[in-house]
Amino acid sequence: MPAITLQGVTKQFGDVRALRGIDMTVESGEVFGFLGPNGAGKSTTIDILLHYTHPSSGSVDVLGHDVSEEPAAVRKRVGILPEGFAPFETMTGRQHLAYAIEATDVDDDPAALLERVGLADAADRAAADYSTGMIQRLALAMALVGEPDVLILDEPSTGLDPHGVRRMREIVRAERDRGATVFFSSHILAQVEAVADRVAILRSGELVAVDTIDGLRETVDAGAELTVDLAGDPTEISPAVAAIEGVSTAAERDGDLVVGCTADAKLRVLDEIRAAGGTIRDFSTGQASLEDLFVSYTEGAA
Ligand SMILES: Nc1ncnc2c1ncn2[C@@H]1O[C@H](COP(=O)(O)OP(=O)(O)OP(=O)(O)O)[C@@H](O)[C@H]1O
Repeated sequence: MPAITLQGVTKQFGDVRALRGIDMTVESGEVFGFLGPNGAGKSTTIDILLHYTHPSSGSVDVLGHDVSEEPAAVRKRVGILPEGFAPFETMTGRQHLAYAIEATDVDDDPAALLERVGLADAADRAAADYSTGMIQRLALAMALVGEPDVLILDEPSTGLDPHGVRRMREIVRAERDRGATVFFSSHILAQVEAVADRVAILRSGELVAVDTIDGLRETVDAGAELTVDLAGDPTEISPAVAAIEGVSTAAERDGDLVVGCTADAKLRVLDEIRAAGGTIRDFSTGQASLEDLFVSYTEGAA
């Protein structure tokens, strides 16, 4: 049984068509990354999944329950890390967990959950005084209460330091390994690339891709990333390289010229650099990153 199914979901806010007909299935037990530029409709989709807002049309099913008909049954089995979680003024981290545990009617140990997200030392401090990253860790601990079947994480890496980002990744993997489905939105593409089994890319309220990252690479044929160390200024040569057939991006990065291109365009790029008078000191090739793929799917989005 799929964990999440959206069929023909639209959402209209006045004149704004935030979602224009989303059909999407998230399988049980997968880690699913939900991507899109600002304003693409990610938060609107998540709000609809959680029954915080109604779709204008279409249907949403989570764990076999129609979200609009059985919202309570869905909430019971879903752990949520909302965007912009704000702690209660007067409660400590431990008290937040105790509250979430009671509300979910389970007997989890607050200390163990706080330890899991790296907040053990701050358990008895007022959560309103936590830093942004600590608040995000607390929100994650609350989402994990009761071993939910589905975790919905809206921008989970916001404010996290590199240790927090790594811990988040480990927790997502551990949750998947215990059998949970993880659906998360993110702008941190390296994070998505590291953990997601599949990704969906939303653009202006429409899904433009749903696939594994390797599948996306094949579809856009943006299989290669070429990094060229030039004797001169890379920006002098990048416009000529960008015009080569099969090249999707050509830009300076850390003094090198970095070119996103199809596998068969690599030699043409090197030839063109030499023909344009460039001196190649060294070069290396790698796979297109999720960032390259994201840009090629969403370029020109309003
Ligand atoms: N309550 C609302 N009233 C009017 N328009 C809204 C409302 N909520 C969202 N929108 C519009 O719907 C569109 C999608 O917004 P949404 O917040 O879902 O995007 P997002 O993909 O989550 O963006 P971001 O990455 O910036 O968080 C935007 O054009 C936004 O202005």
